[in-house]
Amino acid sequence: MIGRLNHVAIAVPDLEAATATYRDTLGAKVSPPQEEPDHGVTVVFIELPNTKIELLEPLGENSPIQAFLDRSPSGGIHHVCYEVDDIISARDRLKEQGARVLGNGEPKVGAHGKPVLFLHPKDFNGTLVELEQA
Ligand SMILES: CC[C@H](C(=O)O)C(=O)SCCNC(=O)CCNC(=O)[C@H](O)C(C)(C)COP(=O)(O)OP(=O)(O)OC[C@H]1O[C@@H](n2cnc3c(N)ncnc32)[C@H](O)[C@@H]1OP(=O)(O)O
Ligand SMILES: [Co+2]
Repeated sequence: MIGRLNHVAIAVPDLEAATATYRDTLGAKVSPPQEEPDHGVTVVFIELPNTKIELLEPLGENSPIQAFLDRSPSGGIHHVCYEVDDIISARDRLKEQGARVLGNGEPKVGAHGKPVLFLHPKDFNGTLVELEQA
């Protein structure tokens, strides 16, 4: 079912500062910030030869990553995103197997304009998993 690793996401308290670290200290090319109000985050992407790094900071009052940052104020690895060929059949299969699909179970459009879903970290070895339609 899962295919390519689309990105590894790092939640940060200050997106501008984290962008400067990746750009100036690690010499990375960082995309301009993208506000995603439907997801409660602002994101940037760092294109690597073999995958992407997503840096994300809370946007608005009810960001789903605020509690994570309250627990880890300097930030940390937040989720991994795998690509799937068919996100609906992947979702249905996962639900049949008892995995918890977060939200209302319907995909939302993610930062790449593709449908995405999230799976509860407790069902996947303490790791929040995002699925993105390839
Ligand atoms: C623009 C879209 C973009 C893209 O790539 O396209 C994105 O990636 S958007 C990313 C932001 N959106 C989301 O993360 C949506 C899914 N996440 C959620 O719904 C919540 O973050 C949730 C439910 C996973 C956790 O929320 P919260 O921390 O408020 O819940 P709890 O305090 O009840 O935590 C439950 C339990 O899980 C542990 N936890 C929480 N977050 C993570 C995490 N990122 N990785 C691993 N574990 C996590 C938390 O510590 C609790 O564990 P416990 O042992 O019970 O204390
Ligand atoms: Co993501």
